[in-house]
Amino acid sequence: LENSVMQLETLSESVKGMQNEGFSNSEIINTVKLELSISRAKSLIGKLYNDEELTEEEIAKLKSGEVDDNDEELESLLKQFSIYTMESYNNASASSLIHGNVIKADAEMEEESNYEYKEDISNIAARFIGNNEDKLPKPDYAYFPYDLFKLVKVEEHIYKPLRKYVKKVEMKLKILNSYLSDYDGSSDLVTHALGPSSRLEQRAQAIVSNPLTTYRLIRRFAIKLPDVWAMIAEDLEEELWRQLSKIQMKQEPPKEKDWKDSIEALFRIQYYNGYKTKEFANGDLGEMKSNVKLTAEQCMEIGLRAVALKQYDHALEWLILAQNKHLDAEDDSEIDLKFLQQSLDYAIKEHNKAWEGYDISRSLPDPHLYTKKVSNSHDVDFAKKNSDTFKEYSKKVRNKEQYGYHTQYNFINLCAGEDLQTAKEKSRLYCWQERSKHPYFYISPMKMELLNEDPYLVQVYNVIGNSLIEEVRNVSISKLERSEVINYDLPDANDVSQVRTSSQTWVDPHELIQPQKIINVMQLVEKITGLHTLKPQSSEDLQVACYGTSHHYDEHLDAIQDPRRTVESGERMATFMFYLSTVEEGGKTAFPVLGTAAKPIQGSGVFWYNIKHNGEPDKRTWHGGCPVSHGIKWVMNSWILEHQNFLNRPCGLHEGE
Ligand SMILES: O=C(O)CCC(=O)C(=O)O
Ligand SMILES: [Fe+2]
Repeated sequence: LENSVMQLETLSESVKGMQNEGFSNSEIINTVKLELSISRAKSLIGKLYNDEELTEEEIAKLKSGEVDDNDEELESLLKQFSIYTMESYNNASASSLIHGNVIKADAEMEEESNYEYKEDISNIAARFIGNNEDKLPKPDYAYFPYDLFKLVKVEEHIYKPLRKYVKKVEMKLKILNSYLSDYDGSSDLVTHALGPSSRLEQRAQAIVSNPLTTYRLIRRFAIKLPDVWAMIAEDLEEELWRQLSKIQMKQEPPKEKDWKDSIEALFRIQYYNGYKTKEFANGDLGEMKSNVKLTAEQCMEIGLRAVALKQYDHALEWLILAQNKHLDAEDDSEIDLKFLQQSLDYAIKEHNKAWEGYDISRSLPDPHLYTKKVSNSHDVDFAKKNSDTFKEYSKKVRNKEQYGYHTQYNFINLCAGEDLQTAKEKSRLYCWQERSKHPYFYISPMKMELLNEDPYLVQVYNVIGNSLIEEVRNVSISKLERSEVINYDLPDANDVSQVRTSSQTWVDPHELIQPQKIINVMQLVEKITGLHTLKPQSSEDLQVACYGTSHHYDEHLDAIQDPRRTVESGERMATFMFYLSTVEEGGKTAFPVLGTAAKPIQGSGVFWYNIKHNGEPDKRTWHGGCPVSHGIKWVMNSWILEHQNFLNRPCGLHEGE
């Protein structure tokens, strides 16, 4: 027995060796058969039976013929290896397939496994296109960046077998072509010599009379065709399906709607950040050069989507870009040029129609129209967009006492990186190390930056540490829900809306492993602001929000302004908003009336009062979150409430203050 085990181990060693070389199971099995030869494998089993030290029971079995030294037994031995090697089956090198002998299929085994996988094919496919019967959770890809993480992981497993399959198909083609082109080559010569209308008999005569064509004829049968037969017999698709069937899809895959949303996300980012189409499509996200380039085909697809959405500036620019990219030698994507031209003509016509029909008495000019009619791509290159004029407008109209529609221009311009504060306003801003507000700060001063003097707006750095941030984010991820905005008509019903596309949740410190840490941070906030946050009813639960790319929060006031909701604890007197991540591009918190924006820097927080000294909402604190261009933005809001804090903030000297 020991001897047999040793030999089995040797066998298993060589199987492992082949596995490491990247051979597939069927290749390994066939090689084992060929190289060790069936008779040697049989003798292994034979030895097992003939060994003197076999137990009585085994001998009895042997005698009764229950275990027979036949091919079936050998098969099962080999199959054990196939189970053994199944797990780490990967990357069979295509060149190994050239040795036609190795891949000669074992008819019996193929049949058996064919049966298994064919049963599942429709199921497997359905799983990847989201039509299968087991109901998988349906994620909202447009709103939950962490659902996209799962897609990235699944795709990793889809890509590998497909890439391997393609390699093998290419190898298959190579072998088929190698045979076919040799045939074509010699038959061309014969046709050339005999003329195109020669009969088969004549051609045969010609081929056989020439030693070179004879050599080639024989060679094709002896050397080339065996490889061809082996290639045809090997069912590459079966192997592919088997690999794919192992992939677990834990959520429904994206559908057409998600794809459309992902294009709209591009438009939103582009619009808010003022990104030029050409640079954007070559990977530039503001200062961040991501190097991700879109193809002509993709630009065309995006342009067509813009036509459907009547965003004519985007439509024209993306379609023209598709045309230009198509001329680029590097771009080998497939596009229908005629259809592209027709779409462009159509978009120009529709733009001009919309331009003519636009009601200019409306307060906001359509940002997706040009200031003039356009007739070709040259015009588009030089035309000014309505949205370009927002910039000038924004600088002219900024008036601190007003809020309303014009703040939309300011908001967009602030998101796009404009600085709208006047030189006078800026001259009064500074950074400092806060040492005086509490004795604690003598030891550890706070880094502060004044963003606006009146109303007071300040950013505090290093107020919350990385390990706590990580814990808060981890606890929140699984609880995130689409953010809602307050519905003022129905005080108990909030709405999911396009105003706020982030997702959010509420965090109770006791959900954390170290609740004390967050209490310490809130004590720090109390010291900085001089307001209570930890006493009952002195602040709301902490609200955590997460923004994926393109997600934003339109301008709003944090003040609730609804006596039915504020009767008990008062208005949201102040906001302390922590940034739980640094955002590489976009995602600023913009204050359009103040003309400034705070940049999300992990660990910092922004503080302002939402109400005036007299208790009325301070509409100058109108603010919103700009769409994220690159990164994932996390914030945590602490809304500090009025009734527990009114003694901490003195009244003003004037009525409206
Ligand atoms: O995300 C931002 O920058 C602003 C968030 C905000 O204003 C809010 O949650 O009330
Ligand atoms: Fe807010």
